[in-house]
Amino acid sequence: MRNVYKALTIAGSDSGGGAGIQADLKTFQELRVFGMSALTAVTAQNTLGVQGVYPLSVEAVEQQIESIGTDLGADAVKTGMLFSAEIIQAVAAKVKQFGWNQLVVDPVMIAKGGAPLLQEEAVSALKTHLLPLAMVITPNIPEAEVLTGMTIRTINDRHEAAKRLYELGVKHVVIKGGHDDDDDEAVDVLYDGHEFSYFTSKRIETNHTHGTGCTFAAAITAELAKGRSVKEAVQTAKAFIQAAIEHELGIGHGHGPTNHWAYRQANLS
Ligand SMILES: Nc1ncnc2c1ncn2[C@@H]1O[C@H](COP(=O)(O)OP(=O)(O)O)[C@@H](O)[C@H]1O
Ligand SMILES: Cc1ncc(COP(=O)(O)OP(=O)(O)O)c(N)n1
Repeated sequence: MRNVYKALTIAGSDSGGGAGIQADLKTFQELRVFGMSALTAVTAQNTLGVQGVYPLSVEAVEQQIESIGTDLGADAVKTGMLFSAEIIQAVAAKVKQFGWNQLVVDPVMIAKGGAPLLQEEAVSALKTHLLPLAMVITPNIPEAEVLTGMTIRTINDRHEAAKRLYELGVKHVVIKGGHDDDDDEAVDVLYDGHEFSYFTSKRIETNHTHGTGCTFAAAITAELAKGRSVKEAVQTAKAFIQAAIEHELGIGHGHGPTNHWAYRQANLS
C-alpha cells in the first residue's frame, strides 16, 4: 500500500489566504503531504493588515487536536499563531499526550503590519511549555530577540541567540534572515547544538512577502513528515520559499501573498 504522509498545523486562520492555516495547508499539499488543521483563532486579515482577531476557546482547540490524534495521527506537527498562554499550555499537553516529537514551532508574535498575534504574557508559556518539546523552532530576528532578551544585529549575535534557544531544550534552531539588513542575500542560520549551517539565497526586492514565515515552517514540517533530516527539510523549505517569493502573484493592495505553486511548477520542467 502507498505510504501517505500526514502533517498537522495548529495555527490561526488568515482570511486573506497568504499566512496561517491557509499557507500551511497549501504548502503541505504542494509537497505531497496530507494536511490537517486545528484552528486556534480566526483573523480577519488581508494584504493591508489585520482587521480583527477572534481566539477560539481552549476546549475547541483541545478537541480538534484530540479528534486528529485519536484517529488519523500525524507524522509531523507545526504550530503557528497560538495567541494565549492557555492555548499554549493546552497544545503542549496534547503534543505530549500523542507523543508527537517531530514538532516545528514557528513562534508567531506580530504580523508584518504590526498587529499582535500572541499576547505579551504568553511568551514565557511558550518558553516553558512548548519549546522544550520542539524538534525545530523558526523565529525571525525580532522573535528571536524577544525569546532571548538580546539584540541581534550580526551573524555572531544570531549564533549566540541560537545557543540560548537551544539551552531551552529546542533540538534545532533556525533563525531566519528575512529581517536582516543585508540587501543582497537572505541567510537563514541553523544550529543543532554542535554546528551552524547556513542557507543562503538571493534577496528579492518585493512587497509580496506576506506569510513567508508560515510557508517556510510548513515546508520544513512537510519534509520532516516524509522522513527527511532537519538539514534536508530546511534546504527544501528554503528553495520552496525562494520560488514562492520570486514568482509573486501580485494580488491585493498591500503586502501580497507568496506563490505556493511556484516550487512545484519549477520542478515540473
Ligand atoms: N526578500 C526576500 N528574499 C528572499 N528570501 C526572503 C525574503 N524575505 C524573507 N525571505 C526568506 O523567507 C523566509 C521567512 O523569513 P522571515 O521574513 O525572516 O520570516 P517571517 O515571515 O516570520 O518574518 C526565510 O527563509 C527568509 O530567508
Ligand atoms: C493567522 C496568522 N498567522 C500567522 C501570521 C504571521 O505570518 P508570517 O508568515 O510571519 O507572515 P507576516 O504576517 O509576517 O507577513 C499571520 N499574519 N496570520
